Amino acid sequence: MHIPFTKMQGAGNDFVVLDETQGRLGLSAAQYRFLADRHFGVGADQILSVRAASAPGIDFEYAIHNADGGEVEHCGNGARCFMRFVHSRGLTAQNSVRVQTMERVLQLNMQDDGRVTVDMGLPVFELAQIPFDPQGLQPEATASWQKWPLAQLESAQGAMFSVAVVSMGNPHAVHLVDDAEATPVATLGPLVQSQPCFPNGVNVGFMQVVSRSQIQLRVYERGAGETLACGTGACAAVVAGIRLGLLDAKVDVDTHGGRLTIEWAGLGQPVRMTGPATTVFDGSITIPD
Ligand SMILES: N[C@H](CCC[C@H](N)C(=O)O)C(=O)O
Repeated sequence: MHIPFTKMQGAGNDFVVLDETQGRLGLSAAQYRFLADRHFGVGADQILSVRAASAPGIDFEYAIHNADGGEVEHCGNGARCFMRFVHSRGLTAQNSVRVQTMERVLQLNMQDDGRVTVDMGLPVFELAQIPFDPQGLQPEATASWQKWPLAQLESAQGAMFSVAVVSMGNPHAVHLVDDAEATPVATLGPLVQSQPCFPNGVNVGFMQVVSRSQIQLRVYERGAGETLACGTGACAAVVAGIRLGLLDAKVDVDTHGGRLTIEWAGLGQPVRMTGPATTVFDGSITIPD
């Protein structure tokens, strides 16, 4: 199969974008992995599919596959690139569109300065919806569930460390660190992901609070490893920081790939994310059957 694609990036989180508005390509998990492969394919953290709406009040469907080929519920940096794609391809004349992912509806808005703002929907704290299963914790850690979910996890060396758990449609665990750059993300990320309390896996954020309106963030993503930026991870980190009393309602999130701005007015309110979305190149590729 020979197909066209567009390579895009949002704060360095990079994507292969496929236009499936005229019909689905029917790709397998192995074919998504091929497209994401940085040696044998195009190379990307995720593959984004732009599809025609199948319900009234929705402009497009938005499908996301991680580099490991698995389909997931949300991708924030990808949502900004989605808006840039449909606008630059003439698939919409609007500066604002509503898209349906497998888990929620997002509102994407093109800004005059070229950035894109996304209404990312509500953060979810109900454990079963994250999902997070406290049965997978050490007994003494479960007691901590009396307050908002800071889970005590055990490191390989037996040390206990805590993560705040929250879903933005996809699962996140946020760990507070003193120095994001010095944090061994490549070892701690997989350690958290291996915990039995995350039955659907988890994206692991490492947040250094710089001030009440600025954080440094690194994310070891489910299905992709450490990425230069993670949009839903930035939202999860800011929501956790606000609920822990460490951050104000508007926060600049500095990542290795660039700056995202996250706003959250509190429980019952949606999270808003603003950031860049860039088209890198158009291409075509033959995908093995
Ligand atoms: N790895 C994530 C999907 C991509 C999220 C990230 N790239 C973003 O910008 O939100 C997951 O498995 O839930």
